[in-house]
Amino acid sequence: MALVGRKMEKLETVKAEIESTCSVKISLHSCDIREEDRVKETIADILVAHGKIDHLINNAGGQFPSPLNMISGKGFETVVRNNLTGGFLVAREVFNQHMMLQLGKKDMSITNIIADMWNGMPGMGHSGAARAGMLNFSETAANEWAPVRVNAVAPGFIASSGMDTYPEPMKQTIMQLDKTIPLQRLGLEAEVSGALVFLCSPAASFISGSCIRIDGAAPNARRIWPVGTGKANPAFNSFHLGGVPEVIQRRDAERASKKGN
Ligand SMILES: CCCCCCC/C=C/C(=O)SCCNC(=O)CCNC(=O)[C@H](O)C(C)(C)COP(=O)(O)OP(=O)(O)OC[C@H]1O[C@@H](n2cnc3c(N)ncnc32)[C@H](O)[C@@H]1OP(=O)(O)O
Ligand SMILES: NC(=O)C1=CN([C@@H]2O[C@H](COP(=O)(O)OP(=O)(O)OC[C@H]3O[C@@H](n4cnc5c(N)ncnc54)[C@H](OP(=O)(O)O)[C@@H]3O)[C@@H](O)[C@H]2O)C=CC1
Repeated sequence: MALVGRKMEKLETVKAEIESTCSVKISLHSCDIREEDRVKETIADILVAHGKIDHLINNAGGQFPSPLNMISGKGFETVVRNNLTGGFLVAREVFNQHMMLQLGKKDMSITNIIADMWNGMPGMGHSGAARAGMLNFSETAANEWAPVRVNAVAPGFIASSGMDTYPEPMKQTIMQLDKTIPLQRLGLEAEVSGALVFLCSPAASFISGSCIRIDGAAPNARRIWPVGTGKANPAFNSFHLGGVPEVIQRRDAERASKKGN
């Protein structure tokens, strides 16, 4: 397993967590996916360390919240590079440096993480545009790079540590998000990982060019119908080392205190 991100200390933490659970060879690589030369070197380093890349999860991404009219050209470009160009560069290098030479010999896949950007992504329009682009890139690559399977996974609102990176006004919105979702709760990181493991497995060997939504039916909510019944289904919480984001702990504490009053 090769873990890639900009900050080595984050990667060290994840490595230690994985090693506390199972025995697997793990290499760590500091790389900003927006830097083309660094991406080329990183993929080459991974191939030296492991000799192959059977499955790529293109997960790196993120954005800053802003209404469209306040985003500068540089800011828009930064987010597009983080969520579209960077993922393309990584996928292209994995394909060119390894997968292209192994076509037909084994099952290989690329999965691109996008987002719930259907019908637009208000407050994060730069990211919505980039994620929509990533979906279209995945569809093209599924054709051009077959039999490598190329798919997208579109998480909706997932209770991840990433949520704690947002400023206070956005946190206020995050604390109300569960009410806008038919399943009446946020998703868990393990529920995204479940789909990723499936897509990397032989059970998904005829799935390519697809997008799996993991969003509790959020985009299906309609103004003419109440959202959900007030009841949530049980979550698949298989990450025993996973934590609850601070913003969600705060939400639950505030609700408990309101109930108590
Ligand atoms: C409605 C509720 C929705 C809830 C959220 C649910 C959906 C999504 C969830 C997630 O995605 S979770 C993941 C969360 N984590 C992140 O998003 C963090 C990732 N962010 C970053 O890595 C960085 O902020 C960045 C977006 C990649 C930018 O980093 P970088 O260091 O390359 O850029 P800077 O040099 O700081 O800035 C470049 C340029 O970009 C503009 N800009 C950057 N930050 C802001 C900001 N906060 N506000 C406005 N503009 C910003 C700006 O133009 C910068 O240029 P300069 O002005 O600094 O010259
Ligand atoms: N949580 C949610 O509700 C949703 C999340 N998503 C997307 O799912 C993915 C995972 O999200 P989540 O775990 O919540 O977010 P996090 O912010 O916790 O994780 C994002 C990861 O991407 C890495 N990363 C970001 N930019 C770069 C870059 N330029 N180069 C290399 N690595 C980078 C970060 O590491 P480092 O900082 O060390 O580089 C970090 O490990 C992201 O793409 C996110 O936007 C989509 C929809 C909803």
